[in-house]
Amino acid sequence: MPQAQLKDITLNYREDGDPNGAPLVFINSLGTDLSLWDQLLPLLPAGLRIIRFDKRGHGASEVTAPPYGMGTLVRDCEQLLDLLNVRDAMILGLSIGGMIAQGLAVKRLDQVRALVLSNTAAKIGQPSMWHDRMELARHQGMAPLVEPTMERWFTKSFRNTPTVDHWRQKLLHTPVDGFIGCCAAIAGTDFYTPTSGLRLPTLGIAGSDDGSTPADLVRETTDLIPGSQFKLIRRAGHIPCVEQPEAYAEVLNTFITDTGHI
Ligand SMILES: O=C(O)CCC(=O)CC(=O)O
Repeated sequence: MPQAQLKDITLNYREDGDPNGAPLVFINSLGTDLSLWDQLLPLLPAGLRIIRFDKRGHGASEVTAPPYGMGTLVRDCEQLLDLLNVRDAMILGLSIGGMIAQGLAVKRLDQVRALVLSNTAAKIGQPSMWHDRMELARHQGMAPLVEPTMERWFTKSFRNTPTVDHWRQKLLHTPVDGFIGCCAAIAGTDFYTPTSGLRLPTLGIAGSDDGSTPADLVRETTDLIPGSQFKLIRRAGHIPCVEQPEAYAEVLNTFITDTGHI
């Protein structure tokens, strides 16, 4: 897969679809990589230029020393999109990816035409919770974090499937520095005020059983942006694009059509 050499980091990315199509950019969650969207992509309409990447410290991107600031993660995305000559994109970010998407929209509205805020919020959890997770990873590695995380990410009946095994392995093999770096970025982020100032087409997506960013939290953030829409995916946890890809594609495709993105 191509590697983008940015000012201070090399990021792994991938493009699919129509190179001249309307850009749709995916930003992954914590402890995952760009394969997060593999099941969704075949369900999307033709005519999209689809861009996805591994954020700093994740997947096949470079791992730098923690902590990371949210501003750094936003800048990485901004520089990647500049390198790829992307303007007027629909940006879909899941969880920390949705925080990066909010930050990018505040900073570079020329790059962002519409936002999809999936399983995310302006502020996620309390800093003490993130610091506890960072300490655990620092001292014991990723292993003790895996099962509690799967319980927040996926519904009980889905948890013993091979699909979830794939995501268990991804989290287990996430570089500790990358995980800690991104936890620090989340811990230090409160986008309530800047996100409240955004004026652009926005869709919030939540999972009915999300143990990380509960539906009410996602709705609260989505409601900060006037005119936004909110959709709930039933029988899904924190990663509905994996657990309910058809339902996820349905709400996303309707938004793509409603906004005239293609
Ligand atoms: O692992 C968790 O439950 C926290 C997830 C989170 O809020 C950040 C993310 O998924 O990007």
